Amino acid sequence: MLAPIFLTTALLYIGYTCYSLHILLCKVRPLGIPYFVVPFYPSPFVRVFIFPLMKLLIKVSGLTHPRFFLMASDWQVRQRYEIYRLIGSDIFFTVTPWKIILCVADPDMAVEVLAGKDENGELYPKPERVSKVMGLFGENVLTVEGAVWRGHRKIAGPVIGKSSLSIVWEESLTQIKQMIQYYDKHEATNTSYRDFRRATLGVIAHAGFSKVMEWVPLTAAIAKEKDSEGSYQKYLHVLFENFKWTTIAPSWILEMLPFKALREAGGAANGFRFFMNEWFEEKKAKIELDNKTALKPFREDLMESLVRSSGLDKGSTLETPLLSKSEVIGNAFIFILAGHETTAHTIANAIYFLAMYPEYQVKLQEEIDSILGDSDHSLTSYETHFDAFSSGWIAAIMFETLRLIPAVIITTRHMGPSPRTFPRAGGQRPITLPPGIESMIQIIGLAHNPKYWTQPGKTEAESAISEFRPERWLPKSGDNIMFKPYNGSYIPFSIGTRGCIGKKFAHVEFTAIMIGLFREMSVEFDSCGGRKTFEEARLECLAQMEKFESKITLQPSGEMPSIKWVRRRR
Ligand code: HEM
Repeated sequence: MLAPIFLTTALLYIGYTCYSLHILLCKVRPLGIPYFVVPFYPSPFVRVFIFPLMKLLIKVSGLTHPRFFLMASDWQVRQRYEIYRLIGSDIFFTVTPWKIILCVADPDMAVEVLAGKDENGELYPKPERVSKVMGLFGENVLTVEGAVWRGHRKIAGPVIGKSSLSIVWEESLTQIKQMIQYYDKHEATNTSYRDFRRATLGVIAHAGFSKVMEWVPLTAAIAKEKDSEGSYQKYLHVLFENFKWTTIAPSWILEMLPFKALREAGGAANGFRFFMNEWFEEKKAKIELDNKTALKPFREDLMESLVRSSGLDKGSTLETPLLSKSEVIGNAFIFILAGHETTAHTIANAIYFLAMYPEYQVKLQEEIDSILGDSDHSLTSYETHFDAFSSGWIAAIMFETLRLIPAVIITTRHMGPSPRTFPRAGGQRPITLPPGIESMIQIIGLAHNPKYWTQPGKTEAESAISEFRPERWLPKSGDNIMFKPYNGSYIPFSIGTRGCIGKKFAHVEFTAIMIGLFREMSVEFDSCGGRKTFEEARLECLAQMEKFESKITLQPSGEMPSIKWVRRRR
């Protein structure tokens, strides 16, 4: 009895899917743009269950046609610009039975999609699936749109963009000092990604939430908290390591399932929510005390700004609350997440590049020494020193690291209910896109597009687009203006008013951390007691970088070669 019902339902579903695909293909074909039919839409479920399976299948069967690798996650990392070169176009469609997705490595089009306006005069919104995943603890600046988004941005912008930068600098140096004390006693490490996550977590915790966290290795931090009711560090770690599970079901369901990883992810999400509630109440009590005593805070941090905007504190003069409590917690989460993983992984990537290319490490150390002279780097400040480092080797190393391995490899926008016309670079005819499609801007593909990265007077090969060459960013002799790539071809922080709110925060943090590390130390590959040559370690490192995966941000999927921190001889 059940079998015929099942069969009929399956046939109806397949029929509907084929019909839907046919309709979408009819929209795409007349546009004359290359397209690939892909059977899956990258929903959270497909990303978690289907893509890894496809990846394995493609690897085992050795399939090489683009149609196949477009079915696996993170094809952008492996392909960079190659697929565009293959099809001879900087844009192409992937047509799924549910949606048409336009992959864009054309800078003019990228700019228009990210910074242009739709028929209502608003920025193009992010697709719903992005909001669902990132709104785990409540709506926030990353998930909302239109006037609501402008409101969130107005609240967080000033505290993240300007008033926290001195603390970012100081706390970065403090974290690195503590980290060096640890590295001094340890031979080799392959925990850099975790170690820098701990350091940048300390920075955002202090700058955004006025919480001071001493740097200790993550394992020690977690072990220390084992017997108490748990620390937010432990919850954060488990949550971020298992984040994908939280995208497929609410945490209370995950906690009931018979799989350890899922239960842990659910538990960590609940534990983190508990801490955020506690931080909310703590800050509310502080504001209420300040309201009573009419004390002006020495510095309003992000959490204070968010809680004040909720108007939930007694004595608040807000007529209409700007945020709900859930939005306060949603924003606290997104700033902790976006505010530490991205920068930590960029720093760790840069460290590996510097281990692979020691000649740039020397340049960077010479720059630090020449700017600081004999003065103690721990006495520097954002106000006195950031500008001096913002157009030299440290900046060039950050830009080049983000070009080769952007923390965020794509960003997607929904194109709305009416057809829209978009420009294309290189004098190509503009294209009118049908309603309802998604544009997936290929941050990593754009940063490898040879039309914009081949240097004047050099061939594409000489420009070494896939290689780490930070000097391409340095100012020409005589000025201190860094190289400005073609607009839209380099967008690791996205662009326009919806670009990264923490761009300056990250730049300041990266700079202070590099100064703290390389003023005193040098990094090198661990030779494993003479068993591994430099060349072997370098090739291992490059091979691992080819296999990076987007978990929340782009990061290693396997083990990176060990590195050693050694005291500089000066
Ligand atoms: C190297 C470091 C960083 C990189 C590469 C980076 C990259 C990005 C990118 C590409 C976006 C746009 C996402 C999209 O449109 O889909 C973004 C947005 C955002 N970033 Fe960053 N980010 C970094 C550091 C930070 C830091 C330090 C913070 C906070 C302190 C931060 C907070 C945010 C927030 C809240 C948004 C959402 C903004 C909005 O939608 O209005 N990011 N970031």
